[in-house]
Amino acid sequence: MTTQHRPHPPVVLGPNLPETFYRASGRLARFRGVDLPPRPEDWVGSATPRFGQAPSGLSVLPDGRLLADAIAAEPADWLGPARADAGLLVKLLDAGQRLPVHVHPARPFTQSHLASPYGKTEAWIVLDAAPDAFVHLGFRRDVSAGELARWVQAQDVGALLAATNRIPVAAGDSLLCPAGAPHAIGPDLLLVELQEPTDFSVLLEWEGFDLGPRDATLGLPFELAMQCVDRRAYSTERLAALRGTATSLLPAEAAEFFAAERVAGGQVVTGFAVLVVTDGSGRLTGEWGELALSAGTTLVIPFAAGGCRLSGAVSAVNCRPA
Ligand SMILES: O=P(O)(O)OC[C@H]1O[C@@H](O)[C@@H](O)[C@@H](O)[C@@H]1O
Repeated sequence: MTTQHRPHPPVVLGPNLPETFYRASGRLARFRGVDLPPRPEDWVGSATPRFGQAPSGLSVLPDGRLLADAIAAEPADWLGPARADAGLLVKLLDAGQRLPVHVHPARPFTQSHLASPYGKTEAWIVLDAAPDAFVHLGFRRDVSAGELARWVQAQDVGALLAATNRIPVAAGDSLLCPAGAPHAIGPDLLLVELQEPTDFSVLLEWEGFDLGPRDATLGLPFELAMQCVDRRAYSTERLAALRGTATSLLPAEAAEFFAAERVAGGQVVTGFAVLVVTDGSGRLTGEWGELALSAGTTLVIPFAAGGCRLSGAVSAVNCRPA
């Protein structure tokens, strides 16, 4: 391959802002450094449509093709020889209000009831947050099926929230949200979010949002949908084990689903990945040529781009499938 022949350079992505039901805080536009419609989610390098609403959610490449179609046309060049699909969905999520308490199903449930090999375990890497920002994650105590059903049917959000762990978060924190765990993000924070490549949500809360009970259960009967909720207590130890550490951005439990690492000038990234530049500016260089990077830039890197070297005073989060 010569530097004139550029078959598979990384692709810089524009914002991909599907409509959704909650407010943005403005942090996404500030991070991107551009004026944006006031939407809270940017689906980055997405080959995953919104549930029941394709093509919404799917990333469009600068040449007008859907990333999903480009991957389908040249899977080995995009994904490498060992992968059949992208295996990952990355979002920038800018919560301007607290999201409703909801749950994403785990693989055994999606395989049995939603015809999908993937569930939706996800991870949150906090880029920016108000001083008092928080998330809710997991129940504080074991909750019975009857109790949960009563809270959801009565939309007793006070009881639901009171039964969950409220966790303060700050920029630099990262946290795994296992499929099954009831959770609510925000308000007033900006995340890089890694997820299994689906859009399956079971809503435990809808009141006050432009949503209703029909949006809550993925088209499944209520009792069945509630079975995807992990009603067991998330202890202090369990929550601590879901946090990133000084040496690893995500905890060990994430490895089955996806990987994320902080990278900086001087490091080389290889393989299919979604790169979110978080700080500074610099360059990305490979056999295909060179690209300028600055905070807020997002890219999808095909496997066939080969080793890509970051240079300059730049930091990024490199997101990869498992
Ligand atoms: O970050 P999570 O927990 O997936 O919450 C945000 C998600 O909310 C869900 O109910 C859906 O609308 C998804 O499309 C959205 O991305």
